[in-house]
Amino acid sequence: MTNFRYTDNLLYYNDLCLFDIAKKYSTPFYCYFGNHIENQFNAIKNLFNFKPTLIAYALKANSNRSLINVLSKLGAGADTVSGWEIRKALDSGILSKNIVFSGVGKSHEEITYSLEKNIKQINVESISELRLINNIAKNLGMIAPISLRVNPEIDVGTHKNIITGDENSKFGIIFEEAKNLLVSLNQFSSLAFMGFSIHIGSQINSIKPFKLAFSKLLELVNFTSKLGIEIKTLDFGGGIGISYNDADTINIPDYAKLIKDLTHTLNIKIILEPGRFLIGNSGIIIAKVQYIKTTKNKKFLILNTGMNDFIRISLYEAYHKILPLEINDEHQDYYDIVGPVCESSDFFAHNRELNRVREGDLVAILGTGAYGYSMSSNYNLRPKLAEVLLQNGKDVLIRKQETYEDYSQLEIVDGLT
Ligand SMILES: Cc1ncc(COP(=O)(O)O)c(C=O)c1O
Ligand SMILES: N[C@@H](CCCC[NH3+])C(=O)O
Repeated sequence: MTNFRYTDNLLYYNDLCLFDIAKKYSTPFYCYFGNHIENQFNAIKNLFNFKPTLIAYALKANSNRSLINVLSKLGAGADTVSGWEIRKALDSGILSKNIVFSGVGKSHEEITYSLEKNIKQINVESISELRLINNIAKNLGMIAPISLRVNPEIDVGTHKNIITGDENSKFGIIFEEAKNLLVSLNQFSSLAFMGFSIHIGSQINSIKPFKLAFSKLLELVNFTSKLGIEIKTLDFGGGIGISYNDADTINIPDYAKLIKDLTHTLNIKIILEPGRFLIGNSGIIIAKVQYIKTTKNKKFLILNTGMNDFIRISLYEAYHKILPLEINDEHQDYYDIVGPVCESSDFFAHNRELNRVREGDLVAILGTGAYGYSMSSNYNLRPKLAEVLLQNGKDVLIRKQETYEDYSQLEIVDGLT
């Protein structure tokens, strides 16, 4: 966030003039900062030097292959939630031994695929899933490495739509059930128990819920040790919040220390599954002010990007900074910043104070690197956006904008004749 500044009225990201970059591509487009992704990764890596640690990037945050490549080159693994994500991770240079597979609805095919690819572990989310994995592994003549994803049933304190570790959550196995499973683990002859995983939610801005959840997890670890069952991995999930608005968020050294203190007596490998932390503030959308429309109560900036390109604001009432790429007017004004999609929830900000802009001006929507492109859609038949990567002072197109032909080609028009 702090990397943005104005010089001579033009918006810069470090030394890169975004106005110059924008002139090279047609708007709207996603623009990512590769060096920021690297810095975020290294910030975690350097703090987790006290134990072997796998940083498994949560692919769902953004699965562009060039971005995954940035991380795989640094040794990142992947946290995946579908067979296709496993495939994408492998295609992007992530080693199968560094891939974990989470998710509540893994299919027979996906489990088979993950076993055939020899991934590190499947994070199991229910007893039915555990049975299915055992059966599939038996038929394949394999031993499936599994971790139990447990739900600590705590108050997580993030937006209600992105909580995954409270008592109403569909994710994970509650502790009582996990304990029962551990007692009867030897009935699953084709499973190798690796340990536990936990992921309590996303965009968590306080260390407190992590403290609570991880301490509870340690109780389960002690219970397991007393049964004489060895624990090889503890997967602490993702969820580290980032600052979208310059407010304080989690201090990463504190987060690392929490895990260090809790695990110092254990002989385990740590797994982390950050998504947003690595990539959220590494991306922006550059868009054009298509129209300015004044009504009785409001002044609307109608952008040429909408909720189909970036849905976080409509979905979670999320706050994202919006900055003009060029300041033409020192005066401020208040705008409702909206998109062209036919939904009233298609907005980026209400009553946002901004330097006065004109039709045709360009703006940057910040903090859109995570859960941006990966959650976009073709609603209103709008094509998905192009993506550009800026790294080491260069810019490169890493995905073309979709065309009408791209999304029409799968339709079968003569199906009923
Ligand atoms: C199992 C799992 N791991 C990791 C993540 C990544 O979360 P975040 O982007 O908040 O780090 C998610 C998403 O919430 C998830 O469901
Ligand atoms: N998609 C959400 C986070 C959920 C992550 C997946 N469990 C967001 O944009 O904040």
